[in-house]
Amino acid sequence: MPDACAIARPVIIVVMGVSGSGKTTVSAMLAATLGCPFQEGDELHPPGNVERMAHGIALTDADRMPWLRRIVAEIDGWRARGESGVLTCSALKRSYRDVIIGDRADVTLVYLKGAYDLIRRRMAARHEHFMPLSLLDSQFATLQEPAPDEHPITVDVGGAPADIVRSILRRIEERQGAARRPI
Ligand SMILES: Nc1ncnc2c1ncn2[C@@H]1O[C@H](COP(=O)(O)OP(=O)(O)OP(=O)(O)O)[C@@H](O)[C@H]1O
Ligand SMILES: O=C(O)[C@H](O)[C@@H](O)[C@H](O)[C@H](O)CO
Repeated sequence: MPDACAIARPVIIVVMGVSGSGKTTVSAMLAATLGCPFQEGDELHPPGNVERMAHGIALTDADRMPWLRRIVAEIDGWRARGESGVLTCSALKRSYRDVIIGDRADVTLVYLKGAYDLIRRRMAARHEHFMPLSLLDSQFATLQEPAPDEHPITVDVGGAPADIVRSILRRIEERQGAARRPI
C-alpha cells in the first residue's frame, strides 16, 4: 500500500459508479487507510427513495435532487472545517456531479468503472441490500461517464479492492506531486 501519510490533507474524495461497482467496499477501505471519515451516500437518501429502489423503481432527477443536496452539504461541511473525507455517490449524470462537485477544485472524483457482466455477477452474489438486480440496466442506461474536464481518477474494478485502493492512492499522490512541482 502506498504510504497514506504521503498524501497532503485535507483530501476529499467522491467515489462514483453504478450500483454494485464497489463504491462502499472501496471507499470504506480508502477512508480507513487515510484515517478519515467515510460517508455512505446511500444513508443520505430520503426514505422514499430507498423504498422506491427496493420496489424496483428507478429514481428520477427530481427524486435524486434532495439527496444530492444532502450530499453537497456533507462535502461543504468537510471543506468548511478543513477536514478530509471519503463519500460514495453513484453520481450517474454529469448534471448531478455539477451539483456535488462543480468547481470545487479541492474535491477529487474517483470513477469505479466496470463491465456490465462483472457487476451483474457481483450484485447477484450480494445479499441483504435494498438494491434489486433488476435496476442494474437503468443504472447503466443513466450513467454518463465522467468527461476529461472533470479530471476523474478512473479505476477498473476487475481487481481486488486492496489493489483498487492502492491505485487510487498512488494517483492522488502523483497528482499532488505534479501540482507542487515548479513549472
Ligand atoms: N473489487 C472487488 N472484487 C470483488 N468483489 C467486489 C469488489 N468490489 C466490491 N465487491 C463485491 O461486490 C458487491 C458490490 O459491492 P458494493 O456493495 O461495495 O458496491 P456499491 O457500488 O457500493 O453498490 P451500491 O451502490 O448498490 O450500494 C459486494 O458484494 C462486494 O463485496
Ligand atoms: O442514483 C441512484 O440511482 C441511486 O443512488 C443508486 O445508485 C443507489 O443509491 C445505489 O447505487 C444503490 O445501492
